[in-house]
Amino acid sequence: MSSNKENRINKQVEQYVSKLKIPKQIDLEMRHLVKCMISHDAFGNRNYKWSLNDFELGGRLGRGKFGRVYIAREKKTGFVVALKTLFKKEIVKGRVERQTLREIEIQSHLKHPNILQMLAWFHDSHRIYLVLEYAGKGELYKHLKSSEGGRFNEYLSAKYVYQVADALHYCHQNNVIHRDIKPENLLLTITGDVKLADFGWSVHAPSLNRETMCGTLDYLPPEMVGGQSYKHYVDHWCLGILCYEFLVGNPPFESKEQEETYKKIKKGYVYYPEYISAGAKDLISKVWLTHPLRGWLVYPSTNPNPKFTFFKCEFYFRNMSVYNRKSEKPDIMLRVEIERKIYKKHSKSI
Ligand SMILES: Nc1ncnc2c1ncn2[C@@H]1O[C@H](COP(=O)(O)OP(=O)(O)OP(=O)(O)O)[C@@H](O)[C@H]1O
Repeated sequence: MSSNKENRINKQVEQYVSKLKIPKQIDLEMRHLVKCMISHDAFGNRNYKWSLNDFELGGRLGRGKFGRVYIAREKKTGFVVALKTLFKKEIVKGRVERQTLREIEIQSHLKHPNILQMLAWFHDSHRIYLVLEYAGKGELYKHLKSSEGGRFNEYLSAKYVYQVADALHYCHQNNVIHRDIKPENLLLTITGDVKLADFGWSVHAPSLNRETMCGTLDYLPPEMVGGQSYKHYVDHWCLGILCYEFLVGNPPFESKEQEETYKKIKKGYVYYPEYISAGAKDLISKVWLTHPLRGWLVYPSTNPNPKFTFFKCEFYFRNMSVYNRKSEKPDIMLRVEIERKIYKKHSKSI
């Protein structure tokens, strides 16, 4: 490498590193990694053609419907990633071509600390390869099932719900609705932080109301069950279900028969076990409160002076509902307002 190029790279490394808060113990390693990254031909080059030759493949992390996921290392930088391979034949057979393209398109554009980042993607004649951020502790669902009583304590639930809410807030600001929030679609990093994954059902919907029924039975919101159109509020509904499942161990409307689940969702009856604290009930009901069809489902706020383990979430949701109200009025309110205006105008002209 010429000394000019070397100097330029060293300068870039300093600039890059100065923005990060790197613990002293790993300072040298991080500088080395950043230097390798900056020297890589793909750095700042969107047209770089990634291929399987760029990666060393390790063990299998898991298996999905259409392919497998491996731990892998990018050869030049040593950067560890998860490489998801999808078989083209299987995708065509399962008629999910559009869904797969959408997943790639949406996930590769989202950048948020609690969203699993798609770093790159490429394909060969048989397979599509997704280069994903590695989430060292795997599926959150497994942790839920193996924890005491099959549920999380309030502290952990609050932390996870807050992180998912933050990721969803970012998605909604970017007009993306996830539509399949559940513990199986959340991964955990080595530091125990949530990464929202699996954007297979997600949609980029700048203004349209949506009608496709999708997601997972126990998490379906009432407007989907009723075949009505819906908006990003469906993710809020699922967040309420998620919070309940974290605390109780299973979703609130779960039943043996599908029809029974539908009925329960439509009725909106929720049973809270005794060990659920008033603060937690309050929070779950507030999540539902931001869901326009479910104002009446609100559990009465029993806690006049709440001591919040859920404080962060609570604060977050307060902001979230303000955001909703500012940016978008629920349809019914809008209609009432329009009708009032029409009536006023009409009565003047009489
Ligand atoms: N980025 C990742 N980091 C660590 N493990 C992962 C990562 N992505 C996937 N895995 C593991 O691989 C498994 C399979 O993941 P994949 O996304 O292919 O399938 P899935 O979402 O479980 O199923 P489906 O095919 O229905 O989407 C996951 O359950 C998880 O354990």
